[in-house]
Amino acid sequence: MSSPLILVNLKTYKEGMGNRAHMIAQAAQAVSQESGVTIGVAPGYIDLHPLCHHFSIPVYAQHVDGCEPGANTGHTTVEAIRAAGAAGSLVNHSERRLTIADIEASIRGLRNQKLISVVCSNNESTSAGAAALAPDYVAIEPPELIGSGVSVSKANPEIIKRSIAAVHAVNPNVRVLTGAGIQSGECVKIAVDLGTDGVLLASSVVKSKEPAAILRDLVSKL
Ligand SMILES: O=C(CO)COP(=O)(O)O
Repeated sequence: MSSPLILVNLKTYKEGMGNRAHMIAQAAQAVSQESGVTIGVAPGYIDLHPLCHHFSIPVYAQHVDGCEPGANTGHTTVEAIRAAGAAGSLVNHSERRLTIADIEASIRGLRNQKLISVVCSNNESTSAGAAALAPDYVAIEPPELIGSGVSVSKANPEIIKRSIAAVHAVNPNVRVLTGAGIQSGECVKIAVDLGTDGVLLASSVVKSKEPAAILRDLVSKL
């Protein structure tokens, strides 16, 4: 298995924009360098280019539209996030749900531009459906646990196991992340021991007064 990915979604938290986005990315870069664990961040669009410019960690968009460059208004194309320096994008996050046709178009666009697709899902059936579209990652996040402070690793390890099996039954090349309530090295270790390739998380890092300390704890048992 390749090294696990810790991906921090900054969402639209006020603690995750502007100077705070820089501070969190700085912490992620420092902890990644110390530990050798890949830590990425997914800021809002406004912070995407500055973070890509200033830091060497992978920076992801939180959403990308599958439309071609041209006469679209209020859309963000794969070409635009690539030009900004993004490594890839979340697709179909629980807070930014898409149709299956939209998901397919975004994955295809990302693949064509050699960017990484992380498709979010809410249960094992949608995880299997997402795997059929051959993204790089499927990220299973039970919506009821998102932002709850209750970790999916501890509250619902069975959904992680079932989702990994469902994804790999469809496409064994798709890597699996899990998320919702992830907050400690123990949560990350449980997720990785269950067979995931890493975690997707937000509030525990973004809302912390000391993001570097939380990040150090997150990687401490890997
Ligand atoms: O939605 C999430 C990451 O994309 C999970 O959020 P929390 O880590 O705040 O539960």
